[in-house]
Amino acid sequence: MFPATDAMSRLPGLTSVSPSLLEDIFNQLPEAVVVADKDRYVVYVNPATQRLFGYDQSDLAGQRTAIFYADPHDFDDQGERRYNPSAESGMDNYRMSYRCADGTVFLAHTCGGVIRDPSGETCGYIALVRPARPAEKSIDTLQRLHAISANPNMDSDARIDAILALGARHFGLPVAIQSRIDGEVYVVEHCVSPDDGLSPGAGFELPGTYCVHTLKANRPIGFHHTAHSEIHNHPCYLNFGLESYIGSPIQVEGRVYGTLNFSSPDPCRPFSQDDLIFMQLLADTVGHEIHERQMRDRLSALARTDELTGLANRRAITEVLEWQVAHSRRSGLPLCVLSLDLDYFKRINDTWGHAAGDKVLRAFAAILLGSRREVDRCGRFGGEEFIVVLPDTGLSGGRAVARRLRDTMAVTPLSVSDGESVTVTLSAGLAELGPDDTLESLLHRVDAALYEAKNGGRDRLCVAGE
Ligand SMILES: Nc1nc2c(ncn2[C@@H]2O[C@H](COP(=O)(O)OP(=O)(O)OP(=O)(O)O)[C@@H](O)[C@H]2O)c(=O)[nH]1
Repeated sequence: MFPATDAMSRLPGLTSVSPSLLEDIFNQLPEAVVVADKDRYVVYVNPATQRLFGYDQSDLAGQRTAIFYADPHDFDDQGERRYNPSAESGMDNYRMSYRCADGTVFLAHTCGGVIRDPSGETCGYIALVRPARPAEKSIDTLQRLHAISANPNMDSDARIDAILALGARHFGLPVAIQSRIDGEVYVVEHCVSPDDGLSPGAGFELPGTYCVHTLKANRPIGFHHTAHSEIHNHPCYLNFGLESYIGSPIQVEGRVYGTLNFSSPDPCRPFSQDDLIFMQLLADTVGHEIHERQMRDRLSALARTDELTGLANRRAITEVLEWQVAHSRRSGLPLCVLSLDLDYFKRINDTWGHAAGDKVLRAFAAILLGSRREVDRCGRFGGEEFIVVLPDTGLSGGRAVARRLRDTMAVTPLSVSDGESVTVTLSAGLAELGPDDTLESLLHRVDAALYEAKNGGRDRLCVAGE
């Protein structure tokens, strides 16, 4: 670290201006002035910088300007945009989040850019930093929040991740979590943590988290220095050493879904009423995103489910088959497909009515679901035709499944009206994926086997190619 005059003389581009005059100006300026060399090492800071960031000259000796940034990505990003020898513009105005020596983060207006010598060569960089007023900081964060919510290229999960990063930046607290509460268990759904020490899916006992207080209060709350608070014996402090925390319940459709919270192993400044209001706003926005995600998931499940039986519909079971065919090709494991069709089903409709036919279809779907392995997938292909996908299964396994189903059907009366039941027989076609099969040819062979079973008198299994 050098006095301004020395520092300036190290930057040949400034020799035409009296360095001592510059030093006088910089010493008087209320804005922080940081001068860096071409490699972004700090060569000069004025007294306002030392006051604003809380560093002594000696702390900054040999440091790159990265020391000032709240987010290391911003240092890299600014290097690409402005602080590089080929940067086009001279001085530029922008807003940036910075970190002080004590860890507190603040938003500031910055005017900075490249210093060039008379020949136009870059010899260093300069930045003037003025902290934004609290209201400006809130407006900046609100603008960013709006940009996230309105971004059509992000899905709900990407938006929640971006909101976590935004909140962590706003509060200056590096750990951000969106949790779901399952009874007494706190499950991490989304998180940001500096050392990647936390990942989605991690579970904790709710009483061991600060969020238990947030949920009890049912509103945003914060602790800025746990060691000096009445909860210094809290298991979360004892286990994780988190000194500061701000969190809020997340409501989805009027019910508590989980929590949004930000925390740090370092103490921070006391939280203001505005912080708590802002916390609520973030939690409400996340709640809205979770609701969106749930609606999207419900819609997609509906689009893939057969309404009558609850089984996968034709589209969904075809997707399963596509995936399983590709998987079987890669793994070399066998794959069988079983096609099932209720015999003389039309008679049930004709005799007891369509509603009775529906009942029989639902009862058969329940039998199918009850008799499959965890990995097998069943679907209704249409009408009274059903498909069972049997991964990792050859023809003998497929035969066994068909036999079991036909045996169950033979001894299971299905109710068609009050006091009346029928037993229904099954025709079945079975095919194993062959080396030359495509999905279409496999389905075609299963279909032909089923047709053969029907033509051969029903109540039987026919295997493709036999
Ligand atoms: N209740 C009900 N009936 C359906 C549904 N979908 C298709 N069907 C009826 O299923 C019957 C199928 O008749 P067919 O194709 O002649 O078959 P089948 O009577 O079972 O005769 P085989 O298959 O040759 O043994 C038709 O009467 C369709 O109207 C449904 O969702 N609910």
